[in-house]
Amino acid sequence: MDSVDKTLDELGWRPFFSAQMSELDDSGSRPFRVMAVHRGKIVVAGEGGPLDIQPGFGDGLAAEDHPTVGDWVLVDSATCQITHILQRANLFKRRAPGGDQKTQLIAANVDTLFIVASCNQDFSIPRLERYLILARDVGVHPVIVLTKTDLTDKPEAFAAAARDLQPGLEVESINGKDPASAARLSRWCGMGQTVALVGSSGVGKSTLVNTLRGSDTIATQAVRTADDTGRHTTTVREMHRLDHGGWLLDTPGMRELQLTDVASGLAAVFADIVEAAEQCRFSDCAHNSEPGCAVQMAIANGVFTPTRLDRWRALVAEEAYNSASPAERRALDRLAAAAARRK
Ligand SMILES: Nc1nc2c(ncn2[C@@H]2O[C@H](COP(=O)(O)OP(=O)(O)OP(=O)(O)O)[C@@H](O)[C@H]2O)c(=O)[nH]1
Ligand SMILES: [Zn+2]
Repeated sequence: MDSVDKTLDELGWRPFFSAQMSELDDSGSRPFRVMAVHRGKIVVAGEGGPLDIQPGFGDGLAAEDHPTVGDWVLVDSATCQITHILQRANLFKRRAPGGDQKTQLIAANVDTLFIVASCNQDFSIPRLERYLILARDVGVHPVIVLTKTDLTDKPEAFAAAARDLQPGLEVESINGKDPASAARLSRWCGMGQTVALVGSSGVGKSTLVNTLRGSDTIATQAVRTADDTGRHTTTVREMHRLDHGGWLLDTPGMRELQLTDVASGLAAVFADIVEAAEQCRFSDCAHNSEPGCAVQMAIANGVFTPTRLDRWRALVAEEAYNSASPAERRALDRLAAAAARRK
């Protein structure tokens, strides 16, 4: 791992974190950043070099009170134990696979989320939209990265479609195999900046990571073991140093995040529809053919398309399902089965 002796600034230290130090009044402790979480140890980096810390902080507390990769923690200089986790700028988490709905922390304090998609038949607006919802929900700055521009004559058409997703959305088109082209992303990868990436299989995430890491390519695909869903995932969770001085947080789970508990992200990405729906005459309007439906009115006025409304409905249903308890899910399953029988 690449956490040799680094200054706090190089590691991503910000006023947001230093301001918390004065409040905590813990003069015996110093800040370190969590670089890797292994089963038996947590590796942190800070002034004075990397340290290995025994896990155990947060035992008995809620999942969110455990340290995760990207966290800033205070470490007691005498005992070498974590004394605090500083409040996070943002946090990626998910429900663990399986029925018990336990929360798993994935990554903290990410500055930029690269949402990766390729300029070919795999390009899908609904898929990009899902990742965008996630980014807005977590409160991380999203950048759409379109790869494989070298394989199309019309890269601009893909970029235009992506830019249409939300006003002001940043979109960069690159050939992920070409360092000169991938350098378009360097302004988010500079000293002290932390990036993470999401995108479906085959879009070029590993290729891009290797290009951004330059000489320091991914340590031969880490160790692969089957997780409890039977799929293969890498077991290391760590921060990788990027050529331009930033950090890449590439953890298992980051790549296959589901839409769970993302109601605020959904509302942010579909603000146009949500705002229209608030103007409907009936508060329980289904936006079909009810009188006074402001959503149908907005469609008639060209504010958004019927397809966009359909996508929003599907995502709202999916998020409700993923966020439901097992009992609520069974009820939703029964409703869906009954609806299918009526068709
Ligand atoms: N021509 C071209 N090929 C690319 C580009 N980016 C990736 N590829 C190729 O696309 C294939 C898939 O790339 P990966 O980097 O493995 O994709 P991934 O997103 O990491 O896929 P998973 O590991 O399944 O999640 C590889 O054969 C890459 O060489 C690009 O910008 N241009
Ligand atoms: Zn309506």
